[in-house]
Amino acid sequence: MKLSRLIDGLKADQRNPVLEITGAQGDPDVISIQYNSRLVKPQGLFTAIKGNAVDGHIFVQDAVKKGAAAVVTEEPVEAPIGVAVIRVKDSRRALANMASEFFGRPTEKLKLAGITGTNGKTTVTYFAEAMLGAAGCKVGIVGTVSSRWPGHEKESSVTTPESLELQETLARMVDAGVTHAIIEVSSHALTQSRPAFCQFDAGVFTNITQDHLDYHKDMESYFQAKRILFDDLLAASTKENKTAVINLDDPQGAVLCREVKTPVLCTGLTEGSSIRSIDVKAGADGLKGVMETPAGELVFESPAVGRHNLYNLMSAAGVGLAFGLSLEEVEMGLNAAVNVPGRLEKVENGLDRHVFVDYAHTPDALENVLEALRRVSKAKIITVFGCGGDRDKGKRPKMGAAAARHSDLVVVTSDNPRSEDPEAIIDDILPGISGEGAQRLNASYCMMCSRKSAFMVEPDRRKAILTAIMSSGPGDLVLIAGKGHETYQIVKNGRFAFDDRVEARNALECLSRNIHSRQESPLSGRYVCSR
Ligand SMILES: CC(=O)N[C@H]1[C@@H](OP(=O)(O)OP(=O)(O)OC[C@H]2O[C@@H](n3ccc(=O)[nH]c3=O)[C@H](O)[C@@H]2O)O[C@H](CO)[C@@H](O)[C@@H]1O[C@H](C)C(=O)N[C@@H](C)C(=O)N[C@H](CCC(=O)O)C(=O)O
Ligand SMILES: Nc1ncnc2c1ncn2[C@@H]1O[C@H](COP(=O)(O)OP(=O)(O)OP(=O)(O)O)[C@@H](O)[C@H]1O
Ligand SMILES: N[C@H](CCC[C@H](N)C(=O)O)C(=O)O
Ligand SMILES: [Mg+2]
Repeated sequence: MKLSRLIDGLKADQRNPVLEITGAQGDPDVISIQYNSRLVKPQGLFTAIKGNAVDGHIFVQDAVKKGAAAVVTEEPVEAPIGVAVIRVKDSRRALANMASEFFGRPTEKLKLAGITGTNGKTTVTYFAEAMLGAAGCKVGIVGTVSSRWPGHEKESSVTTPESLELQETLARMVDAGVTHAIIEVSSHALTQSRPAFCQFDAGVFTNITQDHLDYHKDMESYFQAKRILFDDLLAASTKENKTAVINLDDPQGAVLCREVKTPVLCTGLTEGSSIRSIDVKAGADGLKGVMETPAGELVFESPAVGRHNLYNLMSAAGVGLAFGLSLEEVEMGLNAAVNVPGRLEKVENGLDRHVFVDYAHTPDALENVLEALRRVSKAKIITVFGCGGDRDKGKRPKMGAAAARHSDLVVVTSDNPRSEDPEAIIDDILPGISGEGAQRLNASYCMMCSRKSAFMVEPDRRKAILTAIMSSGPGDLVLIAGKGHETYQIVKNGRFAFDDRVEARNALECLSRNIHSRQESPLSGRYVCSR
């Protein structure tokens, strides 16, 4: 693509003025765009981004050496004549602008929904994907688990990719004949303009509770980041019939319902919600009830467990209606069984243990998922969880408190410690647990015979899962929370293969051998119990 075409696009963005262009000679063909100097190719364009860890401007000379025909910067930089230096106010926004143009403005050719909120985004994408697919749409998804469309799936490394990868993926969807795309839009992404220049038809807000305060600092800034989807992106979208789907039962959602300028479908149990669930029964076999919608009333009977999933179903119904599905298509979609990887995913076994792997990694998620399990089971609940390193420290004791409040036994362990010391993360969790009055057990104690609400510490996640399962009795429930679909663990020395579901299956096999042959537990026989 001619450089002049990218520059024209940049000049057309009044929010991000082009401050200066120097060094240009002629109008070169730009054959690729990069924001990572290591990937620059001859005739490429390098965008220098001031990041959290490093300032990309220091790599401009590297990019030039690799043959960059142009660089986009925020600061004046030295470059040989013939390399165009385009200085802008905000290089990340410029990157999104150029990426959209370079890949042929894919979002103008798709129906597009963006989903934001602390919890529920991934789940809503799966529910809506199934609903739209059953209605005959060809659906593409970008989110935490993967980016995918029929015949293609690629595991994700972040929830919302940088604009360059996002626009490229959306362009590939267009080429593959995708008609409807749904993207999870994280607050980091919104702050960093990753989804800028996407033309949205719908925006969804699930809820906002504590997470990511390491990055956003306070809840107000976190909320302001989420609002960008509605106040900025949806408002600026050129699509007709734009719709915001907003959870009215969430206090900040109620603020959005009042203030968002785009027509709103508000969801909730509150009277006056445009999509409202009534006569709801939440049981072990799922959710049943009636949903009132602007298109009429429907009856739903979904296998999804837990009241939090009722909200996810209403958000998915909102996406369906915003995309113009009929009431019947929405009803059929809501009643389908949808497996969301790592979200209350059951680990089957023949030992009468109810083992679930779930992605709860915030206080609210843990509270919701444990409440759901408590409602449907009178058995003992054993929860295994830890907290991610290099992430919001404030949520650690709160997750501890939520786990202790709803569990008979908590096994505190590691999640992805990243650069942090696993023991130090656990030390941040424990005050929340002991604050709930839980009793600390040492390794030689039979935990399931202890009084209600006990905890123990096992930093090795594999052993923690084994401990929980070996400690369970017939009928008991084991929740392994925090890592869900993840197939790795990130520690100081790198990233290792690790999958809670595989670990749970291995631990169940061990329990089976233990039950059937009375072999000693691999955990030094600590859990021998007469029950
Ligand atoms: C905190 C955060 O958002 N970090 C993201 C951010 O990095 P950054 O802006 O700090 O970039 P940086 O590392 O300082 O580098 C600055 C620039 O120098 C460039 N560089 C660097 C080295 C070099 O040799 N040459 C070079 O050109 C880099 O490519 C970059 O353009 O921009 C990068 C490019 O898009 C992301 O990969 C990176 O995600 C990291 C891996 C990350 O962990 N992100 C998480 C926190 C995240 O984004 N999470 C959200 C929310 C999750 C959820 O709740 O669902 C997500 O959407 O996944
Ligand atoms: N609507 C909801 N309200 C509260 N908690 C929820 C809701 N939906 C799911 N959860 C809980 O949050 C966890 C994460 O759900 P999900 O992956 O759908 O959210 P997400 O917003 O995509 O998260 P992430 O930001 O990490 O990608 C689930 O495993 C469950 O424990
Ligand atoms: N997208 C979230 C995922 C957290 C998952 C949890 N397993 C952790 O590592 O903290 C984040 O990056 O904060
Ligand atoms: Mg997600």
